[in-house]
Amino acid sequence: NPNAKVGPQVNYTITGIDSGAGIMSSTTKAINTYGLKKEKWQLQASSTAAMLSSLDKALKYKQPIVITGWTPHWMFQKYPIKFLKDPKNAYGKGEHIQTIIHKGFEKKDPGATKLLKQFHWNDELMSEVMFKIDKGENAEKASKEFIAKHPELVKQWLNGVPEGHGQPVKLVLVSWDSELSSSNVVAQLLRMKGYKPTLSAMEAQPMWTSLSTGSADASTAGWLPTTMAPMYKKYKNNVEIIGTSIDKAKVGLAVPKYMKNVNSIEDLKK
Ligand SMILES: C[SH](C)CC(=O)O
Repeated sequence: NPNAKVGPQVNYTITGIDSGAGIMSSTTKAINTYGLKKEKWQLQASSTAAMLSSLDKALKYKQPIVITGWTPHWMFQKYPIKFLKDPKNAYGKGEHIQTIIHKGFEKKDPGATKLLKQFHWNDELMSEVMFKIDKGENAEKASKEFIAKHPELVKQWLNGVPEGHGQPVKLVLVSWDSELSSSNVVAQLLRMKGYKPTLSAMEAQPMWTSLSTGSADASTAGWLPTTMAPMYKKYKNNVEIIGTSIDKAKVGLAVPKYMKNVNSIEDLKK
């Protein structure tokens, strides 16, 4: 019944992703900021895959659901869902995806750092890789195909980057499709210049810890200034933001479009 109260229809539950993700701390903040706590709204942690399969099922049976959503991601192309307005900016005014290195890395490897600084693209270009990954294609293969298709971009990205002579570059990421895309393209670009990149996928918290201790060199998974603010604040003395790979990203809550009366986070209280 589209006019009934939203809360009871979804058991006052927001379907989230892995508990360490920044979107989860932003959602906890939103539950407080919008007074949803009073009505016992809760955030269910699971994984990106589990959230997407719950979304898929809800849409199949035209059921109501509230999920943690973000772009760039293929969910907004694949599914008829919409972001809820966030008038109190609990999720920030608009995010970027930034490239982070361990504080000492630029000194150790200025060449690889120059490549990382020059890596910049947009939602549309990332989606060429992300959609193939969603269809089950190997991320490295999809990255090689992207690079073969965009020689002009590759020329910009590699402009002035010195040969790597087998220098190792330890990249870390969280396995969101956006980061699988950017990390594999960056790894391929590094290989083209003779560096030896490794990719380690992990939860958001250990990703930041490894960048701060130097057990990792770099990551293209810095969802900032709001989403990963708690982690950046904790480790900012040992890490450095050296660039932005995606200028326009968006993080928030999303619902199926058939939930016609739910267009703002405020509407969850109706
Ligand atoms: C899943 S992306 C919004 C990044 C994050 O939540 O930390």
